[in-house]
Amino acid sequence: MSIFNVAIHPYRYISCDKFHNTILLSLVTKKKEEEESEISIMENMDESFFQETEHRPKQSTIEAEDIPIIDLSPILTSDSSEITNLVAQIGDACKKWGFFQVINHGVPSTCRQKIERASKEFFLLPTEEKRKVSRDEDNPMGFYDTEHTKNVRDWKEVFDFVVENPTLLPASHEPHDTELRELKNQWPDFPNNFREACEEYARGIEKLSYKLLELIALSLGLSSKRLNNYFKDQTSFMRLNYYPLCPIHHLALGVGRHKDPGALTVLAQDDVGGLEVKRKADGEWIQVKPTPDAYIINVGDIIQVWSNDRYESVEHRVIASSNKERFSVPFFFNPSHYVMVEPLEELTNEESPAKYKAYNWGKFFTTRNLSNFKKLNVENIQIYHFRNGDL
Ligand SMILES: O=C(O)CCC(=O)C(=O)O
Ligand SMILES: [Fe+2]
Repeated sequence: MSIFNVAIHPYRYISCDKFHNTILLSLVTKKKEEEESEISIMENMDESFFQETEHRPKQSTIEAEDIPIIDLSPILTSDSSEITNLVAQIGDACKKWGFFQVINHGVPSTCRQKIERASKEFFLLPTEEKRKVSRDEDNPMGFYDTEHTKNVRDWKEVFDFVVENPTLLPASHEPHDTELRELKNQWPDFPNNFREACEEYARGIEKLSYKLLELIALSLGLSSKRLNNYFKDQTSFMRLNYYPLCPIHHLALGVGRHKDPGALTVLAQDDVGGLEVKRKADGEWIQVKPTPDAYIINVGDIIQVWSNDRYESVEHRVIASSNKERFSVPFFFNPSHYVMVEPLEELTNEESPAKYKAYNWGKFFTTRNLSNFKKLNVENIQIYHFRNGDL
C-alpha cells in the first residue's frame, strides 16, 4: 500500500482504502471538523512516520541570513585573482555552514528543466506502474517509498540511479568478505524520455561536481586535482525525491535529520522550499530559501574526514508540507568502493594529528544501505565510530 496516492492532485491515481480516505477527509474538512479528523488521522496513521517530539518541526521558522550564494563565473574566465577570491569564499562557506549555493555554474538550465519534468511525470504515475521498477535488497536502484532515516519513515518517494552503470560495490558489509556486486539501473517505460533526461543531467552535474571538488581542494591548500583520483570508479548516485502533500506535517518530516555520508552533494530544489540546515553557530534549523537555477552544495562526511574536521558535514532535514508538493534532485558524489577514507597527510602533523582511523568507503556505504533497508533498530554506522580517542 502506498500512502501517497490520495485524490489531492487532479491527475493522480486514487486509491480507496480506509487509510487513504482518512487522509483525504482531513484535507477537505473545515476548521472545526479539522480537529475531529485530526484525531482520526492520529488513530489511523502509521506511527512509523512520527518523529520524536524534540525532532518535530517548529511552528515558526527563523528569519536568518541565508546560506552563502557563490558566483562560479570566475572559473569560466580563469582570471587568477578572481579565482583566488572564489576559493576563499568557498573555504569560508565550508567552515561556517558546510553548505552554500552556486550560480553561473555552467549546467544548462534546459537539462535541469528536462529532468524536473520527467521526475514529475514519473511520480504522478499510478503506484503499480512505479512499482515495476521497485528497488529491493538485491537491486538498490529504482523506486522506493518506504525509506527510513534514523528508523523513522520519511514522507517521500524516491527513484535512485547510479551514474556509472554498472557500479561496483562490496557484496556484503562483512569486513572480510571481498566479493563485489554490480549495481545496475532499471528504467521505467514512462515517461518515455526519462532515461535520457536522467543520463544527460547526471553528466552535467558530474562535471560541476569535479569543478567544486577542485575548488574545495584549493581552499584546503591542496593542489586542485589532489582529490580527483579517488573518484576513478565512482559510486555516485542520483536521487529523484518527491515529497507529497502531508496531512501530518507537524509530526512527520520529508527527510529526517541526517548528514550525507559521501564526499559532496549537489542538490537541485524546486521553488517550494523545505530544506533546513542546522546552523553551526547555535544549532538552530535554518531554511535554505530557493534560488532559481542555483544548486545547493554540501560537504559530506568524507570531506570532513579528509580535511581532518576543518570542514564539517552538517545535519539537515526536509520539512513536509500540507499544501505544496515538492520535488528535489540530489547528486551524491561518492568515491570508488576501494578508497580508504582517512585524514589527508598534508592536513595532519604532530600538532594536528589524524582525528580518524582509515575506513573502507565501500564497506561503510554497504553497511549504511543495509541498515536503512532492514530498518535495523540500531544506530546507523557513522564516521564518529572511526574517531581516534582523546582528540
Ligand atoms: O530534498 C532535499 O532538499 C534534500 C534531501 C536530502 O537531504 C537527501 O536526500 O540526502
Ligand atoms: Fe541529505
